[in-house]
Amino acid sequence: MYMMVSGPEEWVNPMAVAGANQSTFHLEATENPGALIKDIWENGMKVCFAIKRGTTVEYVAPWANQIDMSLVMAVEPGFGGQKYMEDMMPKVHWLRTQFSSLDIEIDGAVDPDTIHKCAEAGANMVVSGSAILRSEDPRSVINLLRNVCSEAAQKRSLDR
Ligand SMILES: O=C(CO)[C@@H](O)[C@H](O)COP(=O)(O)O
Repeated sequence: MYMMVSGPEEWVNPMAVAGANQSTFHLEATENPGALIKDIWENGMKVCFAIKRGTTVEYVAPWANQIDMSLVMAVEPGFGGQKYMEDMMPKVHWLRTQFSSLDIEIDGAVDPDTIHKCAEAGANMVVSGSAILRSEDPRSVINLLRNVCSEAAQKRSLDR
């Protein structure tokens, strides 16, 4: 569950009770990331920290070895159909070079035209809304996005 909320602490247990197996919260929204991580773990869920455009990616570093995934927003949180922010890709690349086994997700304007940039930067997971929902062949879009990410991940593992 990706929760774009302030005060994420109050949502951890309700998400677990509702059946979520992973909690994604914005790092900017908590005063105590360490306590939030512990609470999510104690509720039996994986942990993902999301960062917005204005947050430096180094802010994730102290927690990166304690979380399961980091989400780099390629749009401002809020709604679909926004313009892709290519200048967020260096954040993804930095995370991939520093934390090779971390799941790194990109959310925002991911489509057949932007997926290669996302994958080359180091993302192994993506969120896509408009590109799929507006397509006459959603399955082919999903397969393309998945295949591009998988091929990039395989190339990275061969290059190590
Ligand atoms: O809603 C958000 C941003 O907060 C994301 O889920 C994406 O914006 C999905 O929509 P597209 O950008 O792929 O249209």
